[in-house]
Amino acid sequence: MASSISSAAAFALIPRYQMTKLDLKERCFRVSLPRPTNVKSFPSTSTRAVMQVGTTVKKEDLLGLDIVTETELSEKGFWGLRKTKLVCTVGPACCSYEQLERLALGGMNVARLNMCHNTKDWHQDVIRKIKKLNLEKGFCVSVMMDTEGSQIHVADHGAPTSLKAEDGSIWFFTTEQFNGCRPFTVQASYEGFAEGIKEGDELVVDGGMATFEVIERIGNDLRCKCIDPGLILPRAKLSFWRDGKLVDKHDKLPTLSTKDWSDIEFGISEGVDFIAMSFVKDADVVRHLKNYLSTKNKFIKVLAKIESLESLHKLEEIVESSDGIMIARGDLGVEIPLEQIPTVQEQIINLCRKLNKPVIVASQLLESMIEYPTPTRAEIADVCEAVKQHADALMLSGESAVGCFGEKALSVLRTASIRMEREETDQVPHRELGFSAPDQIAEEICNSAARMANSLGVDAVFVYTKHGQMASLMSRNRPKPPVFAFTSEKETQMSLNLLWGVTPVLVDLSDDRDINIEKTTHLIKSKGMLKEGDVVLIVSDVMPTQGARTIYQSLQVKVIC
Ligand SMILES: Nc1ncnc2c1ncn2[C@@H]1O[C@H](COP(=O)(O)OP(=O)(O)OP(=O)(O)O)[C@@H](O)[C@H]1O
Ligand SMILES: CC(=O)C(=O)O
Ligand SMILES: [K+]
Ligand SMILES: [Mg+2]
Repeated sequence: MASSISSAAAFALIPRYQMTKLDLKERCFRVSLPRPTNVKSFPSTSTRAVMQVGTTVKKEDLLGLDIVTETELSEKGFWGLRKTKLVCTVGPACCSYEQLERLALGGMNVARLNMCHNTKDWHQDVIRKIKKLNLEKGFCVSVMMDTEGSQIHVADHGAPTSLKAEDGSIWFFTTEQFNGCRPFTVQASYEGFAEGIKEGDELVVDGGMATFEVIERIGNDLRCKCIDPGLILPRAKLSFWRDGKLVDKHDKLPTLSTKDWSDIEFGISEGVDFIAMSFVKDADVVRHLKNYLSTKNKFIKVLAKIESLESLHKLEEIVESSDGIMIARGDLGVEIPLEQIPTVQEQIINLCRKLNKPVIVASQLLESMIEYPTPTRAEIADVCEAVKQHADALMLSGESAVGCFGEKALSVLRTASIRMEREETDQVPHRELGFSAPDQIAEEICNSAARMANSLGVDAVFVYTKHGQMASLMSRNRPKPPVFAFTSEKETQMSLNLLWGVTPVLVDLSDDRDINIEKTTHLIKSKGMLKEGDVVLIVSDVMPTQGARTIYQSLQVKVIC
C-alpha cells in the first residue's frame, strides 16, 4: 500500500508517534501507514499478502519466524506489526487445506475447534491440515480444542433448521428422544432439565430469542405457553427464570462429561496447544484438568471459559488457576442481562491484566458478517472497545465456521484492531498495567522494561525465555514497540500465540545470554529487519547453568552496530 500513494500524502497520514520515528530514523517506507479514508476499507486478504496461497517455503529461510510475521515485517517494519491476536473457529465453511491456508495468511493465530459440533474424524482431519500447513508452509497457527461441556439446549434431531413460536401457542418440551419433526414439540438435551422447575417459571430460549411460561410439569417434561414469540434454532440454549432470577442448573451438571474426557484424550493424542473448558464453575475443575494434563502433556494450556453466572461469582480463583480466559459472551448472555455484558467484560479483562493471564473476547464480534460482506458500525465499535479494554485476542465464531465471508471477517478484525492499537499507542501515555509484589524480580524488571522501552522509543524488545514467563510479563504492560520472544521450546512458541504484542521466534538458545543476543541479533540483521543505529531493549529469563551469579533475569539496552 505504501507504494500506491505519494510520500507527501503518506506523511500527512502518519500518526504522531510514527512521525517522531520518521524524524529520528528517516525510514518512511518501513513505517506502516494507516488506511487513507478514500481507499475502500478492509481489503481482501488475497490482495494484501505477499506470500500467496500455494507457495511452499524453504525451511532455512524461516529463522524460526513464521511466514506471516516475516512478510509483515519486511513490508512494514517493526512498528507495523499487529499486536492483537486473532482466533478463528473452524467449521464447514473453512475446513479445506486451501481455506485454512487463506485464514493463516490473513492472520489467524489460533484455530478453534468446537467439540459441540461434528465428528472426531472431522476434527482430526482439520488438526492435521493445520499442522501440515505449519510444517510445510512456515505458518505458526496454534490449535485450541473447545469442550462441549454440559449445557441444556435443544437436541439435534434432524428437524427443520428453525422452529417459529407464535404468541400464545402451546409447546411441549421433552427429553424423550425422537427423530424428525413433531409439531409443537422440542427435544431437550439433558434428562434432568425439568428438575426443580415449577408452574409459573419462565423458559427462555437463547437468552431471549423466544420466551415461554411453564404451565404444567409432567414427569420429565414441560408444557409451556409462548409469551414472547420468536425462533427456536437448532441447539438453542434453554434457561429457566423465576421472579426475575436465573434458576441455576449447572450445579447438577458436570463441567467435564464422559464425552469431554474422551475428547480431551483425543486432543492430547493430536497434540492440541490449548484446551478451552466450557462452563467452568470453580478453580477446582481447572486444577483437576491441569493436574491430569501434567501427567500426559504438561505443555497444553488450559483456558477457562467464563460463560455462566456461577463462574462470575468465583472469577478471581478461576482466573488464578487457569492459563488464560475466554469471555464466552454467547452463553454468558443467556445467564446475565445483555446490558451487563460490556461492564462484566471490562472487569474480567482488568482482572486478567492484574493476574497476568491472556484473555480472549469471543462471540458475535462480527455476527452480521455470517450473511453480509460488511460489518455493522456497532460491530466495529465492539471490536475496538475490546482492544481498548486490553484484550489479548479476539475470536470469530460462526463468522468463520459457517459464514459466507469468513476471510473478510478476519480481515475486518485485523484492520479494526490495528487501527485501534495505533490510536491507543498514539494517545495514551504509558499506563502501569503490571502490579508487582516487592519480591517479584521478574515482574519488576518487566514493568521497568516496558516504561523504558516507551520512553526511550526503542525499536523492539527482545525477550529470551524458556517457558514464556518474561514474555507474558512484558506483554501485560502493553509496551509500544513489538516484543520478540526467542525460545528454544516449540510448545512455548505455540502458547505465546495468544499473547498481545508478542511475536514468538523459535531458535536454538544456549545458557549464555550474550551468545543468545549475538546470535539472534545477527539472524534478524541478516534478514534486513534491523539496521545500524536501531535500539533494542533486551530482557532475559534464560538461566546460566554455571557461574556464581544468581540474578538470572536481566535487562539491557543495545544499540545495533
Ligand atoms: N465443527 C463444526 N461443524 C459444523 N458446524 C460448526 C462447527 N463449528 C461451529 N459450527 C457452527 O458455527 C456456529 C458458531 O460456532 P461456535 O462454535 O462459536 O458457537 P457455539 O456452538 O454457540 O459455541 P459454544 O457451544 O461453545 O457456546 C455454530 O452454531 C455451528 O452452527
Ligand atoms: C464461545 C462460547 O462458548 C460462547 O460464547 O458461549
Ligand atoms: K463449546
Ligand atoms: Mg458457550
